[in-house]
Amino acid sequence: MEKPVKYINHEVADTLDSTNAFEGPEKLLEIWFAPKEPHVSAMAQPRQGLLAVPRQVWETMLNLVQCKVLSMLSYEGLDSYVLSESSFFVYPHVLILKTCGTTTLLDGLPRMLEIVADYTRTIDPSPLRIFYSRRSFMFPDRQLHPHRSWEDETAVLKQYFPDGQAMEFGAGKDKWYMFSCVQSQVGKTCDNFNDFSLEIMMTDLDPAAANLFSFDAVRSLNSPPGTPTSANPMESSMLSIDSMASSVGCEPDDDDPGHHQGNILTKATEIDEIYPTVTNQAIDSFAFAPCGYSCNGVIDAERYFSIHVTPETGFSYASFETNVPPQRFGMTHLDVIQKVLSIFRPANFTLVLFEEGKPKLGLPAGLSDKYSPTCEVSQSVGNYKMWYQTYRLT
Ligand SMILES: C[S@@+](CC[C@H](N)C(=O)[O-])C[C@H]1O[C@@H](n2cnc3c(N)ncnc32)[C@H](O)[C@@H]1O
Repeated sequence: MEKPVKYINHEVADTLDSTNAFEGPEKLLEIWFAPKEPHVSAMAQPRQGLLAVPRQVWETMLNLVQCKVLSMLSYEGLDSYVLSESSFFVYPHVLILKTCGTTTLLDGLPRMLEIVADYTRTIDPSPLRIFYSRRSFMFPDRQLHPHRSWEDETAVLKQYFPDGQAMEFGAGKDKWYMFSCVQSQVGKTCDNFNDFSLEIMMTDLDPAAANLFSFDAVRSLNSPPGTPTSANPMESSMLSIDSMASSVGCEPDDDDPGHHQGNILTKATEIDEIYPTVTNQAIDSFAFAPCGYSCNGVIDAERYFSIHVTPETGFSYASFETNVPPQRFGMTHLDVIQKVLSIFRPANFTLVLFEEGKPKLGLPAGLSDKYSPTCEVSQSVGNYKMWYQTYRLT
């Protein structure tokens, strides 16, 4: 895989701190654009389309959302940003912005559309498909307008996408909301980039699993030689500290504590083993102080996964999201889901899977003996098939 160009924002990464209750569940916006000339592939032209927009310009949009870039991996066909509140992925024709906490993601939407119109020449600035989704908030009263209610969020989205449809799935704290607007005009294609996405939203993490995602737990890996290994919360994953500190698949230039500790966590928790058959991956990881973790993984320089962890007791939450088709690497959805569940051991989780075109896989039945399904819905969304399922520990 080509070596990514890596950027680290030390000014922000060195000074983050938060000790208050935190809203882990994210807002997720995905916008697809079509090439201006239907026969010209935006994907085929490196650094074209949305990749022509400089980082500093996207930062003007992220400022409105109230989050900052911590670091970035840049490839010919994909820019992957780890943010102070989750992740941002830029393809030549797709934007995927995921933000948590009290960020105001939808405040960034008009600027996003303005940037696309101003800075890109090869793509049509009117969106082809948009998806906005989130699960129910844990602390809804702390959200800022327009995220104080689903009705307010829908009203904003309708201003830009009057044909869009708002939907709600499940109930109670697992409730999941989605707004989508999918145009499928003949002649407008999004290149040969078959869309697929899997999200796992996990709550009530096993305390022992959650506790690993703290600065203190990582520091205990630095205990001097001779320290009894039983005192070490990650004893089963002991690697040499030097081998863990170098960033996974990237140049080892992560010299601020957040990135350094993040890289150690990625290896110690085996996040770098979620796709064990993948040989080309780079993982940009960050550990927050006093706790919390985020990473973006890039596979084969074109597909991503992202993990974000809020480990605090009482509102623990972890999310996993990917567009890596597992069958391409000899794996199944079940392999990936079970590997992720084994890292966090949540008491409850929600799966959302989207497949474009003729769905081949769907969600695995009978996930495991440990969990029972509490809600299952599947439906068509434009040219996609979507599955929503919730599970709880049996
Ligand atoms: C990793 S971030 C991203 C959260 C993510 N959406 C999730 O899935 O949980 C949140 C975690 O980092 C911690 N954190 C510490 N400082 C933070 C900061 N300045 N901004 C965001 N999160 C911070 C929070 O307390 C929380 O545990």
